[in-house]
Amino acid sequence: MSTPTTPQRGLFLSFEGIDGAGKSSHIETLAQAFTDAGRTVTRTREPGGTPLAEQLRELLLHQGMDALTEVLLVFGARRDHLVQVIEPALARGEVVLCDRFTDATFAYQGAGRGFDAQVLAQLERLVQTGLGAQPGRMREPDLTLWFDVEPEVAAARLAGARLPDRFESQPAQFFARVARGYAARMAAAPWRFARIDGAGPREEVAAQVLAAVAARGWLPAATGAGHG
Ligand SMILES: Nc1ncnc2c1ncn2[C@@H]1O[C@H](COP(=O)(O)OP(=O)(O)O)[C@@H](O)[C@H]1O
Ligand SMILES: Cc1cn([C@H]2C[C@H](O)[C@@H](COP(=O)(O)OP(=O)(O)O)O2)c(=O)[nH]c1=O
Repeated sequence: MSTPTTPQRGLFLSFEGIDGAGKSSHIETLAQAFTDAGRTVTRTREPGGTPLAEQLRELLLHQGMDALTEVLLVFGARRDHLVQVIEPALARGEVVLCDRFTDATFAYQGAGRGFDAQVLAQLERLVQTGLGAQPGRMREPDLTLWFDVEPEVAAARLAGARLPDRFESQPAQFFARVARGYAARMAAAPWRFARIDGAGPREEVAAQVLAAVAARGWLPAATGAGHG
């Protein structure tokens, strides 16, 4: 008689930090480690992740608009992404690795642009509930990897690497505020965050990422060997 296998619990991990912090570079490392551990990985990003949300991303990154319009488009894209991609993947027991999520809204629109954080919190609750098997629960990442680097380091990495969009072309003071916004989000919910010191060489940063996930029992500790 065969024993039914217990479906694995879905895991939702977000990657955060100012532009140029190194998030995108390390999503691949973690995706590979989870795949090696036998998990199915969905890699996605915000704004974006669905055809509709990718269209909204284009507007957000390249079209001028007022602050409330920007916030509503960010959350509109997020709702579509949750409904179409994130919740179904979690229901299948997959690992969802998302390049940015709602902490970016608090950091960029809230701390960066000065948008009212209480309104953001109301929208967060509205948009991230009524989903999946537990509609009363607000969907949040199980873990947020916050890549903390000095704005000067991030700016130096980005210089010449790509054409700046509406956010990347902001002055250094904007990114200093965004970084403080991330620090405040971590201080308010430290159990959900792992702070990654993103200033060092790639291998060191990758090792911190893998260790943070292994510390939660989601990867074997030895999986870090050979990746980076
Ligand atoms: N630890 C690192 N040291 C030096 N350069 C890095 C490091 N991590 C990433 N980079 C480079 O910095 C730039 C920004 O990295 P990226 O992963 O795109 O950042 P983000 O996704 O956070 O904006 C890229 O050119 C990348 O190759
Ligand atoms: C998710 C999100 C992103 N953003 C901004 C931050 C980034 O500058 C930009 C796009 O993010 P990102 O995907 O990190 O850009 P890139 O592909 O160039 O690395 O969107 C917000 O302002 N608010 C949000 O809620």
